[in-house]
Amino acid sequence: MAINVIQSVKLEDNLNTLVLLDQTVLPGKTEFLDLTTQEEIWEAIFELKVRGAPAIGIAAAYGVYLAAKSSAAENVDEFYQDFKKAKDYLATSRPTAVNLFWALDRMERRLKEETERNKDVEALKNALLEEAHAIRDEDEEVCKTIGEHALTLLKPEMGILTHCNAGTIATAKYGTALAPIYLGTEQDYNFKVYADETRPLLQGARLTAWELEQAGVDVTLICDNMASIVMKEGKVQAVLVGCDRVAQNGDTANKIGTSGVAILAKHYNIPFYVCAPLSTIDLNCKNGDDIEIENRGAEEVTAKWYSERMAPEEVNVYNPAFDVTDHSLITAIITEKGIAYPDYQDSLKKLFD
Ligand SMILES: CSC[C@H]1O[C@H](OP(=O)(O)O)[C@H](O)[C@@H]1O
Repeated sequence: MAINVIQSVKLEDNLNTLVLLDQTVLPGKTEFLDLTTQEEIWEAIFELKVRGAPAIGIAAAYGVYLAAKSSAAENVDEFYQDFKKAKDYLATSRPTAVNLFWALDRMERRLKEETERNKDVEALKNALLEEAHAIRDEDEEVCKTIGEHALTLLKPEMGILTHCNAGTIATAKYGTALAPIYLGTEQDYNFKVYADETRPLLQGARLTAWELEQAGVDVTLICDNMASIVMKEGKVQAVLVGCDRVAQNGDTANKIGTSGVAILAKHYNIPFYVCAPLSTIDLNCKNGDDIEIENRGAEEVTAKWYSERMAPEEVNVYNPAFDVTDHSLITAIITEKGIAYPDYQDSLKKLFD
């Protein structure tokens, strides 16, 4: 049964509009945003209207293309200045997911390579469009391959816990941590998925539960503080999570709460797998201490998710959007190039050979 998954980031056929699935109104509403300017795309990334490391990279690639396309520059130097201004601006939208910077840097490399060959501004614009499409198309293939590698570690009927949303809407298609769930469902693995709601923004409750329900997967929503009991009761045989940045020693930044899940998995002797496209592995980061953790606004914690306020208006709030799971807690890091096991200092580097 082929899974029918929604596309969360798409450049419209007119090539002037980036169409984004607005992830802040799911699951109640399925709405799409038509964005044309770098400012609109910056805001969509910052406000998590488009979210998930790979999806952020794809949106930024199309965003910098659209900005460059609107440039009135008549020579390559002016055009490059316009491109660089947009690239540097989009790079300020969120700090943790390395895919944002990986995608923007890749777009700049393509522009420089193309400029070596061609000084025609229109041709350079077309080269940027080509590269943005390639980033998106490759991500779909990468996610599917991650799913195939991950599936070799799983068995039919397994209970799987996941945290946040590393699903199809966080990528070009399939997702990373949810890719094996989708592929397994197509092969009747009949997984039982436990989705952490993932406070404060509830990506698990609002997005993962929604995605998997749509795909006919057996998904059970739990509060974050229930992860221990489902593990203790033997309901979970594996944990699968995504990532936003993996350091060269395997320390992994992912949605806040992930490190707690990893500690629980270690305690209950349950394998903890990180699903990581190579585009999310940052060998420039020695370890987790080198990863900038985004801090977000108080209202995300105190906001009205119900009819009444969640907490006193003026209460002090600490709202780190991510945390770092120590490499010692990670059983394996599953990539499109294969599965990396400790010692990650060596195994991750080998994936790039
Ligand atoms: C394949 S998505 C990876 C990662 O991105 C999410 O963060 P956010 O929702 O803030 O963009 C989450 O950490 C996912 O695991």
